Amino acid sequence: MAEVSLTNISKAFGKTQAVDDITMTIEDGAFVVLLGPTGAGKTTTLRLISGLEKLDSGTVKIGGRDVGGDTPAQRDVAMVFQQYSLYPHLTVRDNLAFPLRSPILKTPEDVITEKVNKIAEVLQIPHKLGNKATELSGGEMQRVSIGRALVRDPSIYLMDEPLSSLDAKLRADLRVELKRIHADLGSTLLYVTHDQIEAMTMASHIGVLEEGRLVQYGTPKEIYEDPRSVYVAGRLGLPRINILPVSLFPGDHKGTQIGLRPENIRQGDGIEATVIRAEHLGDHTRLHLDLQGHAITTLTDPHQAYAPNTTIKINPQSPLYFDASGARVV
Ligand SMILES: Nc1ncnc2c1ncn2[C@@H]1O[C@H](COP(=O)(O)OP(=O)(O)OP(=O)(O)O)[C@@H](O)[C@H]1O
Repeated sequence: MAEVSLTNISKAFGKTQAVDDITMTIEDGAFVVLLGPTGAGKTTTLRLISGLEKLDSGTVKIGGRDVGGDTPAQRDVAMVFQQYSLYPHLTVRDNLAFPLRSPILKTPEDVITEKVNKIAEVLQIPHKLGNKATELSGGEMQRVSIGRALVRDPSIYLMDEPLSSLDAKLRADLRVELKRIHADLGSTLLYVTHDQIEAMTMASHIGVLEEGRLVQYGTPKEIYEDPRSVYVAGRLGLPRINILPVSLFPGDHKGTQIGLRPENIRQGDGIEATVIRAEHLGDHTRLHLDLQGHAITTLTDPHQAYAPNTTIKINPQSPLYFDASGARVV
């Protein structure tokens, strides 16, 4: 496994600046998640590291070595894509063994069998090893795709939304498995997702991308509790952070906008808000409020009933302040 460092990397497609001057170090053994909405440049960043896309400028180093002139095979990265990419005419066993049979690796057959069996166990597909890839469900095919990366011992795993096509239960199981595999192998992993639960639970660090730029890099806790902008604050947290004019709240405040996480709105005293709707979700309730024409969402006691149009009092806790441009005011 190896450290990967990106220095001022950029890539444009015509007029679209897909990746814009990103500098970032993915430490040896780290599990780094790239977060950002569609079009933010996540996939392009992975493709630049793997060598599937050519840099316009900047440097990619893997294990301290500039890989700019290397082919994807020479870079020794294992990539898992959003859509499975299996050899349809091969069995699951042969699909999993394929990377190990590369002439460069020269892996002995008994080692291949052992590794394939182990990874099939992890991915809960040992009974499918004899099937052709075409005889699998979509979820099974994606597990084989992930397995094909995991049988290898590359410098870095690059994963592009590998769990997005799976159902919720399997996604949750594989989230735990990937985290465990990462801890066991001590592998370096760069992982793209839209799913903030994946980001929060698996990442050692999160890089937030906005229009091709890396706008914040930190631990999940830092990104959640100490976001640099409204944009970053909105990337983590469900329901999303409430962003409101600071003038709604009495007292001396900084900036022009206040950011309140749903769990940071206390009830009982403070300013009046009107209940719009309560969503009972079992272990908690989401309460939608109107505050002088602004919508607010907060979390509340699951046992309490809230009738629409009732007035309650709310009080902000641990507010975050932002200026008119959305930058954090410290
Ligand atoms: N081969 C290409 N040709 C032209 N434009 C491209 C190409 N690949 C990516 N782009 C553009 O570059 C920008 C970044 O795309 P990229 O796929 O990296 O985003 P992303 O963050 O991975 O998005 P998603 O979450 O939808 O996968 C987008 O505006 C996209 O349309």
